[in-house]
Amino acid sequence: MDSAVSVVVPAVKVTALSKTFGCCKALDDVSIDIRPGEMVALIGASGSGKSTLLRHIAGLARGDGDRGSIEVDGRPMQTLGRLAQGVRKNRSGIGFVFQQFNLVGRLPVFTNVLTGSLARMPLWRSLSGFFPRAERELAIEALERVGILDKAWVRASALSGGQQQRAAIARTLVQKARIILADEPIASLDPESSRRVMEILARINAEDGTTVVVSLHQVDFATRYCPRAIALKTGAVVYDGPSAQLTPDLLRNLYGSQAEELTAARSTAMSSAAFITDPDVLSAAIAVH
Ligand SMILES: Nc1ncnc2c1ncn2[C@@H]1O[C@H](COP(=O)(O)OP(=O)(O)OP(=O)(O)O)[C@@H](O)[C@H]1O
Repeated sequence: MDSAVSVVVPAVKVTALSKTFGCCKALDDVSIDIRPGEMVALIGASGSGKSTLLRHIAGLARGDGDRGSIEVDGRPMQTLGRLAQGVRKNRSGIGFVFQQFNLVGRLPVFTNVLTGSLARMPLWRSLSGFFPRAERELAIEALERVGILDKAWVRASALSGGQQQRAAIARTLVQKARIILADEPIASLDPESSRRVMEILARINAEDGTTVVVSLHQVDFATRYCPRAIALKTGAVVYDGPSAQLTPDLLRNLYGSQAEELTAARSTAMSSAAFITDPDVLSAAIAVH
């Protein structure tokens, strides 16, 4: 036996995490380990706990206090319902992609993408609104990678839903996120835009080794782009393994009568946008121009 076997620190380690809202358990004793560089789909019916789990991993919500912990890159995010010291700093390595993009609609795409660097900057610098040349170059590079460099100076609100989502992903590149948590990033996109967004996430995962955890309603996208799937049902993990081995029985158990519909590409195309109004982010971003 090789005594020099190196121990891989999980990118995400969730141990015995539960979350109760009033009378209902949104998360029920969840334990998962995600290795660095994995691309994992989080699947399950509406209300099964996918968003709640992602928000906990990102340090945006606290679990029940009796047991449970979360570590990201080996650093504690929360233990027994308390956020760890330094959670803000740890959060800077986590890029969060939302279903509704969370861009500042009246600002140019470039500025929105540039705000990704705020997470890495000391507070004084972010308030000064000064973005060094290197950060601007990074933003240009990120826009090029997601294929919307030609939209750099267009107002974010003028982009299609798919383009806005690509801008949101570019922002995580500027953030230099080691982990991307994407919460239903394609739920409001048409099939072609969904495919492009998933391909971009898969490319970032493959080329940069970025760990990607993406919650998805569409099982066919999960199996196509994510080698591993974790399935939640009423807050509990009911499957954790290769997405290629998700069986029709399991999918029926997860989604009931919706199962077949969710494995076929959806045809509904709609896009909408919700915008952040955080005054600090806004003023810093506005000051660039
Ligand atoms: N802030 C909250 N207050 C009360 N209950 C909540 C809150 N957030 C989530 N829940 C409940 O927790 C459960 C899990 O919700 P969650 O949004 O995580 O599910 P989901 O799998 O992401 O659903 P969807 O696919 O519809 O987004 C649901 O029963 C939901 O109603």
